[in-house]
Amino acid sequence: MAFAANVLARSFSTSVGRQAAIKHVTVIGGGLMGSGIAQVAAQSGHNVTMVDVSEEVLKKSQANIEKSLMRVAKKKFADKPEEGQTFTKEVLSRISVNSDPAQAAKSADLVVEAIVENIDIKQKLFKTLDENAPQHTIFASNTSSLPIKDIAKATQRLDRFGGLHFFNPVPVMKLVEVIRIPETSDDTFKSLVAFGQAVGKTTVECKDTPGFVVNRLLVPYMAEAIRMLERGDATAKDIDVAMKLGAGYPMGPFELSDYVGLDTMKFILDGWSENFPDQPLFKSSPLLDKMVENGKLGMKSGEGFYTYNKK
Ligand SMILES: C[C@H](O)CC(=O)SCCNC(=O)CCNC(=O)[C@H](O)C(C)(C)COP(=O)(O)OP(=O)(O)OC[C@H]1O[C@@H](n2cnc3c(N)ncnc32)[C@H](O)[C@@H]1OP(=O)(O)O
Ligand SMILES: NC(=O)c1ccc[n+]([C@@H]2O[C@H](COP(=O)([O-])OP(=O)(O)OC[C@H]3O[C@@H](n4cnc5c(N)ncnc54)[C@H](O)[C@@H]3O)[C@@H](O)[C@H]2O)c1
Repeated sequence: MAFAANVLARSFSTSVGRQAAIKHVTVIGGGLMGSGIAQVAAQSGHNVTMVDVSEEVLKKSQANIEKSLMRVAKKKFADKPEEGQTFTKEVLSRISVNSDPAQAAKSADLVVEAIVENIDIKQKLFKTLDENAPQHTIFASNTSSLPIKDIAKATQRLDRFGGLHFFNPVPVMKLVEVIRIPETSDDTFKSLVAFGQAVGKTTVECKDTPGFVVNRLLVPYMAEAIRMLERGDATAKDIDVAMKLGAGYPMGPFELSDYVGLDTMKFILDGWSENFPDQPLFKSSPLLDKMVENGKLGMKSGEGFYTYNKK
């Protein structure tokens, strides 16, 4: 049965054309990750449509992208500030915004989804996208923790579906994990790898396992740090200092949790705990649950384990 589906998927992929060039990218979700993905895609010459349900988020994202581009330009054109300004303007002009995913899918060669980490919401979105995107359009999810196969099953294009997992902050972090499900065609996989490289990242191939490579190691470490704090073994500040100076990490686990978003951390751990109840490494914690319940989501809300100036 699985073999037959695979053969069908491959022949279909061949019939709609081999490894079509990706020129227009639609990014769904204009939050932390979506805005970063939109930025690097536009920086590397792609035309980009960034979609969010919230007009307010889209405005904020555009402003954040501009700020980030100015940081890039300052380095790239250190001796030629006017060229830096032109670069920033040109990149921004390649990004348009939209609040209707169905409409934005119509012009896409590739859709990268970076919305909230919730399987029902992602499936609902992909069903709509599938009904509206052209045949050749490839779909990818930036999910941190959900199985790509579960998201993909909302669509009729399993052969043109995969995972593209970027890291925060996207303009700086050099890795993209490329995830394939058994039905992902070779052409689709190659196109996803080529896109990851075109936006300037190093790619690694991952199986569709919980957390792929990075998060399978990183998230249990961050969760254990929170449990360490709960046990009263050390303060958040001291744990952060210890991991930065003792293990050479650029951020401690609490700084990083605030940076990733405590809601995202909780979505990841809750999902894994539900699917793997016997795995102690995947347990959420009462402290994390309470902070999220009280709207302490980390840097994005102005408060998490630390407090921040709200932008
Ligand atoms: C959970 C998910 O599924 C997966 C994840 O994403 S897990 C999270 C992965 N991310 C990490 O682990 C991040 C760890 N932290 C870091 O690497 C660093 O602390 C950091 C890059 C965020 C900031 O670095 P730091 O040296 O403290 O700050 P800063 O000096 O402001 O920035 C370093 C450089 O990056 C640039 N930079 C930082 N943020 C930027 C942004 N948003 N846009 C453009 N450039 C940026 C700065 O301009 C600077 O460039 P320079 O060194 O050439 O001058
Ligand atoms: N935060 C991280 O460090 C990180 C890193 C890698 C991957 N991820 C993954 O990327 C995805 C997005 O995470 P984030 O941190 O950018 O979250 P975020 O909360 O910053 O942004 C999510 C955005 O999606 C929008 N949204 C929600 N439902 C939508 C819909 N149906 N259509 C269009 N927009 C919708 C929200 O308005 C919000 O702006 C998640 O799957 C997350 O697990 C996060």
